Order: sequence, then structure tokens, then C-alpha cells
Amino acid sequence: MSNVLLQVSELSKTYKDKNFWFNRKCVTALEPLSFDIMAHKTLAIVGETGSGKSTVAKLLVGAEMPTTGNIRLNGQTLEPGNFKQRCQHVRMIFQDSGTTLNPSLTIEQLLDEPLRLNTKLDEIERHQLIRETLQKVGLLADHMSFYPHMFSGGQKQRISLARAIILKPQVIILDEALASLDPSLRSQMINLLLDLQQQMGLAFILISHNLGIVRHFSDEMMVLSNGKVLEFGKTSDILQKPEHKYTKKLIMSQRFQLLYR
Ligand SMILES: Nc1ncnc2c1ncn2[C@@H]1O[C@H](COP(=O)(O)OP(=O)(O)OP(=O)(O)O)[C@@H](O)[C@H]1O
Repeated sequence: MSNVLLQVSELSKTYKDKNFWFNRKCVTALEPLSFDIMAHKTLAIVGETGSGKSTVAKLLVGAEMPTTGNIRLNGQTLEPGNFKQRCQHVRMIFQDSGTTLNPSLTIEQLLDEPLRLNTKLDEIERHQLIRETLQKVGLLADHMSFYPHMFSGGQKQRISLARAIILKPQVIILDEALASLDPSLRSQMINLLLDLQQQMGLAFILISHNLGIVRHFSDEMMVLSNGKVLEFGKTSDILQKPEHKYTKKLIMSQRFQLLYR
């Protein structure tokens, strides 16, 4: 289809277990996986600890080399070693991204770093883009001269989001990025993410344990277990009529989140 943004084909990952190097014992973290995402859409990836969710994320951002398969963005292959290309188009926000902001840099310096490394913008243009980006995520231009410790957890998450969108990426991976926020901050953040998705045509890949968030936020969902895809389809269909026993159990264990969110 013409407006497919990200195309993942037969992506897999096998790790050599370091404890067994002499007999080459391997761990299959992810069996061959294929999916497409359109601009403006969100795909959620759910599964228990060790199911392979973070492996998918690491392969998509280029932090790990795939064992097989390839990733195409707008029809163009993302080369495994081309970090500049990857960094510009596919960004990731973690659960505690806010706490990993370098405490000795001002917000302007933190946001300037990716611009200096990846663009040819001059100082005035970078300054202007930082202002605009802070406003986009609901912060003030005045915040540029502040340091990370001067912000609350929710605001730090917005700074991480500003850092993620400043290079105008097309795909953002949210790896449990909303997990540590309390419910009201979480709703604000979800609304902000949905607004940005509309404005910028972003595709999101949401990695989450919380099916309440998945239901609210995603168009499609994929259920992973032991590196295998058990179910993949429209989020509303899967949550209403799960086919796999594992998905049913997951939904049962979170029925209260699903009732009240
Ligand atoms: N660097 C590595 N070396 C060896 N095995 C690994 C490595 N990274 C992950 N694995 C294994 O791959 C499998 C999938 O791990 P992964 O981290 O992707 O799961 P996950 O679903 O993201 O779990 P969590 O929710 O805890 O983050 C696990 O069995 C894990 O032990």
C-alpha cells in the first residue's frame, strides 16, 4: 500500500548465551516478525517480561543488529550501521527518560545536542527550533535556561519528548514511557502525544504492560510470548475477542484497568 511508513520484514534476533560460549548455546529473543505501520497510527506491543518487546524496540532503533530481516522506512531500507539515518527518523522514549537527562546541561544545551550532531542549522535557527519545540510539548521558551532538576517528573518526560521530536522523526517508540506517571499526568501525556501524532504524522510503537493505555492509545496491537507473535490485529477486536489463551489471561489479569480507564 502506498502510505505504509514503516515496513518490517522477517525481523529476528538470536543471542549467543555468553555463559555457554564453548557449545554455542543460543537464545532466540525474537522469531521472524513482519508488520507494517502507516503514518498517524499506533501499534502496541504487549507481552510478559522476556517476551521480546524490548528486542523489537532495540532492533528498530538500531541498538542491536538483527539476525535476519530488514526494516524499510518510506520504502528505503534502514541500514543496520547507519546511525545518523536511524537517529533522525526513529526515536525512542523510555520509562525513565526524564531521569537520564544530563543534570549538568541546561534544557537548551540538551536539545541543541541532537541538532548540532544531525543538522546544518546555525545557532539562531537552532535556538528558534528549540523554542518552538518546547512550546509544542507544553513547556515555555523561558525553560531553556533551566536545569533538569528544576522540573517535575511529568515535565522531564516532556523534555525527553521534545528531544525525541526535535529532529522531526517519523517513528517514535514509547518503551513503557508512560508507566511511571500518575494517572492524571499520564492522560495529559497521552493527549499531548496524540496531538503531536496528528500534527506531525508520527507513527508510534507503544510498548506497554498496561492494557488500559493500550486500549486508549493504539490502533493495532501485537501480543508477544517467548519471541513469537500470538495475535496481531485491531486493538478493539483483540481486546473484545481475544483468540489466544495467553491473551485472555492477560486481559483477565487487568480487567480492572480495562473497566475504569
Ligand atoms: N543481550 C542479551 N543476551 C542474551 N539474551 C538476551 C539479551 N537481551 C535479551 N535477551 C533474552 O531475550 C529474551 C527477550 O528479552 P526482551 O528484553 O526483549 O524481553 P521483554 O519482553 O522486553 O522483557 P521486559 O518486559 O522485561 O523488558 C529474553 O529471554 C532475554 O533473556
